[in-house]
Amino acid sequence: MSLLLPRNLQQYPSSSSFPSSTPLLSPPPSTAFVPRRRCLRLVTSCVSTVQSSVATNGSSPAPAPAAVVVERDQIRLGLPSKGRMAADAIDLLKDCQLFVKQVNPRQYVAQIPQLPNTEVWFQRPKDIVRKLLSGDLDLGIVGLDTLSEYGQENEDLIIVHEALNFGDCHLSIAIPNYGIFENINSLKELAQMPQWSEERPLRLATGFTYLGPKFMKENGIKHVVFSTADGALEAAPAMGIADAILDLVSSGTTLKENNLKEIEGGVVLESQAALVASRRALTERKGALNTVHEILERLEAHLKADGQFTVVANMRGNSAQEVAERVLSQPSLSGLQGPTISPVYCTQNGKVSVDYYAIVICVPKKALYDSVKQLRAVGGSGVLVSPLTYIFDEDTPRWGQLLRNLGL
Ligand SMILES: Nc1ncnc2c1ncn2[C@@H]1O[C@H](COP(=O)(O)OP(=O)(O)OP(=O)(O)O)[C@@H](O)[C@H]1O
Ligand SMILES: O=P(O)(O)OC[C@H]1O[C@H](OP(=O)(O)OP(=O)(O)O)[C@H](O)[C@@H]1O
Ligand SMILES: [Mg+2]
Repeated sequence: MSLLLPRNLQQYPSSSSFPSSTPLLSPPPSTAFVPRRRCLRLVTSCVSTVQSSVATNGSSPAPAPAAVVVERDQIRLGLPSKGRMAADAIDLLKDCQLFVKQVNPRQYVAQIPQLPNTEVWFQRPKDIVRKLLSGDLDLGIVGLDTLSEYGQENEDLIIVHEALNFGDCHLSIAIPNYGIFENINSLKELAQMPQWSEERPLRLATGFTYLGPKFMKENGIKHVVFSTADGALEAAPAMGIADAILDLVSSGTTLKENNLKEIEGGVVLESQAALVASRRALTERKGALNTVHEILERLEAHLKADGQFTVVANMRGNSAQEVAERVLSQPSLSGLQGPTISPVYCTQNGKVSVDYYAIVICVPKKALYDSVKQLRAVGGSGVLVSPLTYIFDEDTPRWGQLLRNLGL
């Protein structure tokens, strides 16, 4: 086990709050009254203090430098233990022929038989980031939002693959679509509302207590105070607890159902699942680099193939060259490197001849119907479409990037 406990496992957020019964846009509560039971925790007192609050008051204090690499035989991969990322992470690995063998859903360790030197540990997403920093995990799959919030740009964290194609969402500011906010549609307009002052700052509820204050500070927004809660933040404005929220959005349904709207310039980050590694583990732990190479190769090959179909068609022609010219005259038929064209041998009156050629191309899923129309336009017939499982390129671009990033 790691010898050093990261600072973010040792600290807890400060707790003081405005009363939860504060009506929307009423004068600020007296600081003399602090209720004993609170549903929101106050994160900062106002934006003039944002900088210090980021370092001292948030529930995501600055992470400690990575702990020493403690010797162990197994490479550890952290996967989300529950929530919306858990099943998708396992499914993605399965699609890459990496089968996570978890005997029981309450068992937090599992094996991947294809990677005998690797153990899977199921953890909450934020704990995956914390444990990468503490050296208790070597690799992990988490959302970029969680990585940014809990990793806080720590140089030990390396994004190996930034787009695993699930867990898409964005972190965004939302305000009520009624009352004094009815005609407010941008961050600039929100910041310039006359209602906010040092005495009565904009009250923003968020679980992102590192990214929230940082974003507001970077956008020069003064007079804002942060509070935090563990879920259902969208209720805070209607309950009079906050004026606005900063939370994850994917379909937008939760905002709509709670009469909230996003604003121009209010997106803090775009997120999806990513494969993350500890720099220290990759450079110092035996076998870690090989494991990440294999996982990355499989992921890249699968994800590249995932967006494509294989299309096979027959085409009458005098030669492969002539058929190729016809195919390449169409904008969507060039495939990955160019069409593969092979003769189709038929027998006629006991003689073997070539009247047709088979064309094989990869086509982006979105362009399928256009491609079929273009194939038909140049004489293609009998078009067969099948899904692709892998595209293994000569090299894996992200592998080169990773080696450069590690200085190898
Ligand atoms: N609509 C969405 N809302 C929230 N998270 C989403 C959404 N879409 C994708 N995600 C991803 O899923 C992750 C959240 O997963 P989940 O809600 O299970 O965990 P959590 O809320 O961070 O953890 P916990 O509930 O244990 O505190 C986010 O960090 C994000 O990367
Ligand atoms: O745009 P939508 O598709 O409506 O999704 C957004 C909602 O999903 C998340 O909550 P989650 O379901 O994780 O519950 P939580 O509030 O308990 O975290 C997030 O915090 C939003 O509330
Ligand atoms: Mg959640």
